[in-house]
Amino acid sequence: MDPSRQKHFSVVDYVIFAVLLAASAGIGLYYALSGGRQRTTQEFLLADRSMRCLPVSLSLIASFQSAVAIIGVPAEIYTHGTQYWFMGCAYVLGLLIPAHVFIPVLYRLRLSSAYQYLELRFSKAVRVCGTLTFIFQMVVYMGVCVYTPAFALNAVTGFELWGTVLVTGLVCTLYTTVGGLKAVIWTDVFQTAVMFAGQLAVIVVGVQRAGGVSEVWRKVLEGNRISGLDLNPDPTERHTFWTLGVGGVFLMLSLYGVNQAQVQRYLSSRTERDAVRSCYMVFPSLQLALALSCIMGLVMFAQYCGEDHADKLKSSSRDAMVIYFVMDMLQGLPGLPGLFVACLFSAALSTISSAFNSLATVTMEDLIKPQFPSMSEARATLVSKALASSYGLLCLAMAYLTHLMGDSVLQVALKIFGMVGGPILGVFCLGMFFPCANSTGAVTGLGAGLLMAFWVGIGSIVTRSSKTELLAPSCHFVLESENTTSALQTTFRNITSRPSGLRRFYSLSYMWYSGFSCFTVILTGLIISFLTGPMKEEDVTPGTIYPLGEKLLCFLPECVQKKLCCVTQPLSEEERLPPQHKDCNGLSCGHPPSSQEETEGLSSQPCCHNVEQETAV
Ligand SMILES: O=C(O)CCCC[C@@H]1SC[C@@H]2NC(=O)N[C@@H]21
Ligand code: NA
Repeated sequence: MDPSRQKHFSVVDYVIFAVLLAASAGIGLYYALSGGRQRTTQEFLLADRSMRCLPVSLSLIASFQSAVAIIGVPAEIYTHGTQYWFMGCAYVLGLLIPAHVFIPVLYRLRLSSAYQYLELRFSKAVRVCGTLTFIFQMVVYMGVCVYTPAFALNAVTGFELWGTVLVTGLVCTLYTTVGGLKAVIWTDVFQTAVMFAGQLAVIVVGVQRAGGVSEVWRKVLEGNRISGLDLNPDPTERHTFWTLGVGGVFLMLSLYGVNQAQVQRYLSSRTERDAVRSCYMVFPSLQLALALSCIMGLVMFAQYCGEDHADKLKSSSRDAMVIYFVMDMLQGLPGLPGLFVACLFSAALSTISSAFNSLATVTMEDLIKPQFPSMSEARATLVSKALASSYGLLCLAMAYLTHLMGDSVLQVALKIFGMVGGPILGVFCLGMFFPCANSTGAVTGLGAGLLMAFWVGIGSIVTRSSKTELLAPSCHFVLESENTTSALQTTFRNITSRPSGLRRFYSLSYMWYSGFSCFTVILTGLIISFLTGPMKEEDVTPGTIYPLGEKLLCFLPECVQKKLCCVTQPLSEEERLPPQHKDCNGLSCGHPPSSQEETEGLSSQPCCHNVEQETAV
């Protein structure tokens, strides 16, 4: 962008941005100097299991609502229309299943890391593989989250790119390292509020500038940006109701069901009921966040595609265009550009801090403590802090890698979740729903899932065969860089010549990566388990099975259920207690379950002797 056009910030904008960073650092320092002063891993990694559902629910949203969504979703709506909004349909099952399947199992096992479950259910090898896969996923994702706001701002406002990345990374590393999970959760609460405020400000000013709601609605209809319900069953169609509403459920389960960052928040809740309730509370806020970013895309469309503003954009990146739009709208309103920049960095910081903290947790709990069981509490906490800061530096390096990735940041992030989060989800489903699955099957399944996911993911990047619908005729961009034009031409060619065989496989919508890789893990895992001798039910650790059979077959008469080994005889008193499993990894297993938890106790027997599963909300 030539300097004359660059949008400049007024002093008050910089002040607002600085206040955001200072407030975040301040919250971190507060929790470093208060409470237990972060002296135990129980406090540093799990906030003493004392959190209530409001902060937990806001932190659950903030963890996976980064600048990628703030910038990427409006760019998506602007370019392709409102089809992406159907992702909201995936939030229903995407949050109900975690609330009633994953949380009850994981919470009652009193874990400190989600991957401890894999050792309890399978073996240490499965746990290590799951942990390493998670680390890979979050490190790459963190890179995208750090890079996105800095790159977008630099492209439009000349904001110093790497200086911003450095400052953001350091502030985030600081408060995460000194303040632990309590600081991360409370900064998430503050940052989520800033996120919503920033997006709302842009929408209010944008609608007013675009001539009011009716004017915006007219232009958006004229530019056919309101997508209807696309029920096309073709799995290579990038965004349809099926890819978003159904494929999106697997994406949500991989994030809100089994991702360590979210599981850690469930485990930090005071009671299981609080954890379930916080999962429910995520739903309205997530819908609001989705609506705000979609509406922002529509307002941006009304503002540019109606008039000839489009030719002013000299950038081929749709993501940078969102920042251009915001700076254009908020220009001349001192403080608002600063508010939006604060919103962008709040989104980034809240996600990166969650990633740091969860990475430090799993590295400590799943990789280090099992090797050094006699490590003292003080030393373990120190190592956890060192890990949080070293992951901070690694994330800056990953930001540079994102620089090379190209593509729209939203697509990059969703592909990462699909390719890596999907297989992890598959291993947990294999463990929870199939008592016969053994650890050989789990490891092989995970490998097969990752292999298939990377095959299709990399294949789609290499052959660029993933179809991308083009702009509606009413909106012609002057795309400067010739490589974009040639990409458009090749895409036109692809659309005309329908891909077949392997090319069709590569053009699978990236929204199916989660579901596809998850099923690959389960199928492979079951086949290998049967080939290598399925696990006997009595060998399965109590409390690690979710009696899917009973739940799905509960409509059958009791006698049939008995035949299908899903009898529901009441458990004796000692069976009702959640199992005090062997390896707490030195981490005290927390306070003994409260009487309330005992009443909710998940049966400690596998499917056949199960009793009330209902987690009363
Ligand atoms: O915002 C990001 O950092 C990643 C993109 C969104 C990730 C998924 S999409 C479904 C769910 N809704 C969100 O706001 N985030 C997650
Ligand atoms: Na965030």
